[in-house]
This record gives sequence, structure tokens and C-alpha cells, in this order.
Amino acid sequence: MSTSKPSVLIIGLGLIGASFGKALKATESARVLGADQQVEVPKIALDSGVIDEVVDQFSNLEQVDVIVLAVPVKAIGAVLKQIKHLIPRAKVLTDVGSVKGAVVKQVEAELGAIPSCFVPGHPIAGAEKSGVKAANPHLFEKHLHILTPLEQSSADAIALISKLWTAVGADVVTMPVDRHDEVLAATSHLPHLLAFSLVDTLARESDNREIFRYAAGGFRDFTRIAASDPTMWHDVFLTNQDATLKILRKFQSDLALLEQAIESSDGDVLKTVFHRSKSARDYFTQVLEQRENGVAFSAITDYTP
Ligand SMILES: NC(=O)C1=CN([C@@H]2O[C@H](COP(=O)(O)OP(=O)(O)OC[C@H]3O[C@@H](n4cnc5c(N)ncnc54)[C@H](O)[C@@H]3O)[C@@H](O)[C@H]2O)C=CC1
Ligand SMILES: O=C(O)C(=O)Cc1ccc(O)cc1
Repeated sequence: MSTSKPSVLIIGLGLIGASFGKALKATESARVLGADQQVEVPKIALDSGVIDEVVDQFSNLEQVDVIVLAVPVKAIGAVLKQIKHLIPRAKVLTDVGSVKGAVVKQVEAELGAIPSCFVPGHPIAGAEKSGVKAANPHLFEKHLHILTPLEQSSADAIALISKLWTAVGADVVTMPVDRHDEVLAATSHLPHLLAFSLVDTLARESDNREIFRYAAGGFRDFTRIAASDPTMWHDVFLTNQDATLKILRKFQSDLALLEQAIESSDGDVLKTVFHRSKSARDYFTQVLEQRENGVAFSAITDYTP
């Protein structure tokens, strides 16, 4: 592998693309080129230290080492149509989408086959904010970056993209595509759905002013993510339908048990669930502390309910 800085083209300069660009530049890990469908965005990115160069015409570009697709999941296919000519000479094609199976399908459909430079990826770091102005070069530090390499992915491509995410402070792990979509449906997609739903339900109550005025910290903690980007989350649920429906239905049935327990004044059921939940959350707090203290992902102790 060459020791000179790779050129990295980031397409989609929103929260994730712009944060990655800013972090790559801050750590002097790459020369960063950027493009976005909103014409004003690359200029803002250039002026705010997110990228080194604006790309406004893909047809004018001949070669880049690494291509990062940082657009909503359902937009991947449209972007691929415009950059097909760059892929044969690229060392890495990757993405940051919250769903992996649907990204792999779009790559296969647009390119006809999976190229060896393709290594799907997903940073497990983000925020309810979106857009180039929310760029944060520290966003990925001490956070996981999941790669879901395919059998076609070359060892060189995996090594180069791992090196770039490690350079911006992420802890790189690998996982099969299907497993990723199942795990993330439970740990990220379902919580976002619940937050969107709860805030919407309360906002449509006739006394919503009182509800929001008297809401306590628990409401704020639980619902922060309801301010997340609607387009991005629309794409997540429509591209990870099976896994999200499976865990949603499990949750609905567990919630129905709590409903019955309240109705029948069954305090034992309530206490059992609350104790079990508290102990799981206490374990999660330990995991967060271990990660904050730099304990490697592989060294974190398992949880037994
Ligand atoms: N927001 C978060 O917390 C996280 C998001 N992700 C994933 O990262 C990806 C990007 O999300 P964010 O950065 O949050 O979104 P964002 O809304 O902040 O930025 C997306 C950017 O992509 C641009 N874009 C959309 N379609 C395009 C197209 N066809 N061609 C060129 N540019 C296009 C938009 O103009 C926008 O600037 C999504 O796939 C999402 O699932 C992954 C981890 C965390
Ligand atoms: O804001 C938060 O707490 C998040 O959960 C961010 C997030 C959103 C989507 C992802 O695919 C990964 C991380």
C-alpha cells in the first residue's frame, strides 16, 4: 500500500459525510473531495474545513482512491449511476448507510456485480442533527464502525477503509450483512420508531402545551432522537422491513403484557420486568464506561440476564 495520502471522495456532505471529511482532514489522513446534490453544500463544506476540493461534475473526475457514499440509503442507486466510471480505478467503494442489505442490493443492481473494492460500512455514531453545518470531527472517536465485508471484498480494500476509520478514532469491527441488519433493527431502528411515535402521539393530544411544558428529563432523554431526519429514517424502515417488523412485533407483545399487568393490578409482573430492565440498563452503563475508558470492543464482558 502506498504511503502517500489517499484521495477520498465523499458524496453526501451531511452530518456523517461532513464529519468524516472534517475528521480525515484534521488527522491529515486523506485529501478530501466532496459532492452533494444541494448546490450550496459543497461550498459551505469547503469554507468550513470539511473538504479540500469541491466536485461539481463527476464526469470531469478521472480517479479517486476511496469513494464514500454518505447519502440516505434509498439514494445509493442514483449516486452509483453517476459515478460508475470511477469504480474500476478506485481502491475502495464504501458507504455509511444504517442498513446494509439494501445497499448491497443497489450496488449489485447498478454495477451488475459486486466489485472487489466494495466494503459496506456503518458508523455507530451520529446525532439527531443533520446537514453539513452539524459536522463534528470528533463524532466517531471511541465509537464502533461496523464493516460488513462481502466474499468479493478484497483484503486490500478492507485494510485501507479500516485504516481511515481507525485514523478518525473509530473502533472497527466486522459483521455479516444480515446479522448487522437484525442487530441494528433492535438497537437503533426500533428505538427511533418508538421515539417518533411517542412524540407524535403526545403532540396530537389537545392539551399538548401542558404536556410539553411539564415534561421532565425522562421525556427529553427518551425522545431526543425524534428530532432525527425524516428522509433518512423513512429510508431505513422501508429498506429494513423484515428485521424491524420482527422486533417491533416482539416489543408490541411485551408491551401488551405490561398493559394487562396495569389493568389487573399485577404488581409482581411490573416489578419483575422493571428489575430485569434496570439490571440490563446498569450493564449497558458499564459498557459505555468501558468504551469511554478505551476498553476494546472484544474485551467487553458479556451480559447474562
Ligand atoms: N444521522 C445519523 O446519526 C447517522 C446516519 N447514518 C447514515 O448516513 C447516511 C447519511 O446520513 P446523514 O449524514 O445523517 O444525513 P444528512 O441528511 O445530514 O445528509 C445527507 C446528505 O446527502 C445529500 N444527498 C442526498 N441525496 C443525494 C444524492 N442523490 N446525491 C448527492 N447528495 C445527496 C443531501 O443533500 C445531504 O447533504 C444515511 O445513509 C444514514 O442512514 C449512519 C450513522 C448515523
Ligand atoms: O443520535 C443517536 O443517539 C443515534 O442513535 C445516532 C445514530 C443514528 C443512526 C445510526 O445508523 C447510527 C447512529
